[in-house]
Amino acid sequence: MTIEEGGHFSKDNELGKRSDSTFTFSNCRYVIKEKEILKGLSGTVKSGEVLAIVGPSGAGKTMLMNMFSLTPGPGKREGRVTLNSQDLNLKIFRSHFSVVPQQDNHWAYLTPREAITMATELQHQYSHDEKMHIVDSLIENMGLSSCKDTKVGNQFIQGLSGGQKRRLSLAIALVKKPSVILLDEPTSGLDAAAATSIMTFFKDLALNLNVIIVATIHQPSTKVYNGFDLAMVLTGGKAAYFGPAAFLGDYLEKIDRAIPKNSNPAEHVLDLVNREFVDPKEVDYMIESWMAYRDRESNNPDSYLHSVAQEIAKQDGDGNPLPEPEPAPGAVSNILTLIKRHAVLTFRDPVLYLGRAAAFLMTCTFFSIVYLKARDRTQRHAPYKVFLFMWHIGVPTALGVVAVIAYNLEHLSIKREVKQGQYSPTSYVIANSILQLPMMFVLSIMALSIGGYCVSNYHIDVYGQMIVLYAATLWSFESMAQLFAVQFPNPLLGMLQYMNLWFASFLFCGIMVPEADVPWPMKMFNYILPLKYFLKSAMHTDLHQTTFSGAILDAEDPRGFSCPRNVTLDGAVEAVKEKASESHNSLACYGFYGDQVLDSLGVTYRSIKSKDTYAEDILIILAIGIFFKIMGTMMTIHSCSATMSISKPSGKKTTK
Ligand SMILES: Nc1ncnc2c1ncn2[C@@H]1O[C@H](COP(=O)(O)OP(=O)(O)OP(=O)(O)O)[C@@H](O)[C@H]1O
Repeated sequence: MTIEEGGHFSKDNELGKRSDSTFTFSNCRYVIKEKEILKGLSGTVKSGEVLAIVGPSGAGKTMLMNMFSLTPGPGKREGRVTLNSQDLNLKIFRSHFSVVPQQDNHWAYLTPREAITMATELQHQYSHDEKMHIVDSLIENMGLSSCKDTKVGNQFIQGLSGGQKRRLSLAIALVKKPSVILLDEPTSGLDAAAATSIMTFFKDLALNLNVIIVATIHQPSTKVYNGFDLAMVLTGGKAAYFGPAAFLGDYLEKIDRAIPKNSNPAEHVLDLVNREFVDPKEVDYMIESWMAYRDRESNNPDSYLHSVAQEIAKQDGDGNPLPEPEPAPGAVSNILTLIKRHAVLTFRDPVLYLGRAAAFLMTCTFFSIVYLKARDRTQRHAPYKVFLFMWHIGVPTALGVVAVIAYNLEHLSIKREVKQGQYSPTSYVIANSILQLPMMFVLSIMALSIGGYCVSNYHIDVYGQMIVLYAATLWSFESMAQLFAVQFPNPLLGMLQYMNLWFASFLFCGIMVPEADVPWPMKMFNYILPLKYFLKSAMHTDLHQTTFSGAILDAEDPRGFSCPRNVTLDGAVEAVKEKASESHNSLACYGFYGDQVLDSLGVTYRSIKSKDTYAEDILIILAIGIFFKIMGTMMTIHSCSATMSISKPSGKKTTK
């Protein structure tokens, strides 16, 4: 993987310098089930500086980063993390911090220009010209000019290179004008040249925008290491060094562990603190030497560690006021921007709607062809109508399972954007709901128009009514999919949950087993799941006001109709041959009017009736959808706002 040349961050950028800030952390501890993961870490970084947290695998780099980004996790966190002496909380985080995660989780079907423009629209009230000015400046300074109109891409579609994606993440993080940028393994997945180039770029950026950069780095090369101002070496959750990166060599010399000639300082120190490769006593020596050195130098007014101790002491003071965040657009403006963005994605990304629309068209047409005979409204084929409707609603709602995975991935991006303070989760839920409703109609039209109305000869006079009923049912299942997409971080669990509920809905739709014969508490599923209400109303809507051949009105028959022998069950008037195979069919006499057929079918399938319950059924289907929507919304809001606070040190002994 390579990154584009020329991504040098210009001094004359249009992005504006941040006012001076100081990020300080002290006595940071993280305990999971009695296991101390971080053992009293402290340090401080000022505007314009880059701090690199280095350490072997399992040293605690990610845990420390999670603490700085208030990422929820197991266990308990303790210590002080402050920006200008103000304790870090979600409000301060959203206003002044940006995180660039290890995985570049972009909207794959947007171009960098679109992604940056929309991020700007979501966070600033700029005029069109101001906005374009900032967007152009970010594109230019991030070295994204050559790919600004290329779709970002993902594992399925070819798009930006790894380095370009990383720069785009950073460009989006900068839109907010943060004071602190947290970078999780920014060089992972990049080759040596790309890693060096991007770290030089971060250094320029920190200086020219006067921002604080804190990055975790697994194994920096010499060139990458030389780009850091400060370094913290971690091992087993303890510090083995914190201070100017350039001073590490001198320090190691002072403790008799001088860097061999032509060696990489980071590699050398990482070898010394890796318990897997050196004698644990050597690692203990490194930690103890550092503790002794730090305690001694903290009292030396000429030492850098003295200034660190002073900054830590200032955590209890007033500190510089934090810069006022720029005025953000209102909720309506954000909703409109989100609708615009998701409308674009809807038409470009096949996973959520387009793919399903095509699948619905094909599967419904397939079942219509299989049940081709059901297009004739005859006695013999009347029961086929029931099964055709079951397939026409059952298969598309089952395919709704793909929505679980699509919404799950979308939720990851939404969560990140909400946490970055781009917009509120409520704005997203509203925008998503507004866009979802028309899409349910589009899906319904795609599902029923060809298969149902062209092939299966559904009753065209009530096309509109049927589409509304179908769209309401799809929406109800869509709401279920959204709930299960956010309920479990793992999309497979959400998909399993969705399929369970879909099967329950199919089983308890009143066709497979009569409602009256289902024992409690399972009978409950007959009432709370939507397929029964759909089938009841769909059958009534399609059959009501139609007639069926093969039967005549007969005042003498208690049912009001009969099927004379000289009329075949297929409707043709001819003599019926008295053959054994047809004696069964001679029993199939459902009615002349659609309503009579409905009542006859209702003898076997109890929920089918000639009574019109359309309005009631739609309301129940919508109520079920609203229930799942509310649950999903609450879960989305909760999951987007979830943080893990840091409690003040308990005063218990901390290991340094
Ligand atoms: N849920 C957990 N319960 C107990 N220990 C955990 C849990 N999660 C992580 N740890 C431990 O915390 C320690 C620090 O993990 P962390 O992921 O921060 O390491 P790291 O320095 O980021 O490693 P790497 O560079 O490999 O990502 C590890 O020893 C890990 O096993």
